Amino acid sequence: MVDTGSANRRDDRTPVLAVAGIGKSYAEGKQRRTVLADIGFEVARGECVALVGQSGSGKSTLLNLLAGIDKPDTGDVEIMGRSIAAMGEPELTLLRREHIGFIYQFFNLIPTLTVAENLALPLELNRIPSAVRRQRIGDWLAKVGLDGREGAFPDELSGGEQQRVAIARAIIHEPALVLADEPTGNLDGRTGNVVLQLLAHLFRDQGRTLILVTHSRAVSEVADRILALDNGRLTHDTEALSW
Ligand SMILES: Nc1ncnc2c1ncn2[C@@H]1O[C@H](COP(=O)(O)OP(=O)(O)OP(=O)(O)O)[C@@H](O)[C@H]1O
Repeated sequence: MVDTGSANRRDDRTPVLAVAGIGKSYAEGKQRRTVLADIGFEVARGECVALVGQSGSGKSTLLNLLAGIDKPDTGDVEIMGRSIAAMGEPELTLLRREHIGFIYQFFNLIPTLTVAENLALPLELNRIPSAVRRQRIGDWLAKVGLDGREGAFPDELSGGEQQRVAIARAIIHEPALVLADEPTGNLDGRTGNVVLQLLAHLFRDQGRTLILVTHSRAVSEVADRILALDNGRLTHDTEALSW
């Protein structure tokens, strides 16, 4: 029996995310190549953190470890005070479903489902009653400026509109943590900016916790805090104002 109630019993000071001593390497020929070394940081409730670094510095690898999609060779990740190192796949799946939302560069909406059906998915998976579901979907469509588009299919929407649906889908079940991988990377500058402002506004408004991987200076500027990776090591952990 999985203890899903333990996260609710933690107090508000428990970091949403705590990372300690993470290392990851991959086999390369007969040797191993270190991709992440001794990464440690904590993220408090309501923080918006940008994870920046050159191509190949380890950002996506780290994001996958934070989501429990991949396991580190050393160290541990705690989400809401619960260590994921010891979790089996069923427990991890449940933790991800309840407590983590994802926003991807290429939106990843389900093409055969309407906007409303895409938004219903995380609610159904988390067994939110259908009356609450309808209300939430309506509220979130309004929040992302897509009132009246609930019956549209993803390919009937622009890229910016698809990403707005994807943002709503990542937050609609009220997860503790949202992980975003290059959320504006596939949008033109102007559209990217609109999506970015919306993202920043929604997270501030809701006091939710966001970690976003980005190459973009504009994206990192909406963050409260910047974590910089260089060649698999954390080189800066600074408040955004001093970045
Ligand atoms: N499954 C894997 N097997 C072997 N090497 C890998 C694997 N996944 C990632 N790497 C290597 O780890 C390093 C870091 O990759 P990662 O994708 O995390 O970088 P990144 O900072 O996200 O880069 P980008 O900004 O280009 O997406 C790269 O050198 C990559 O080749």
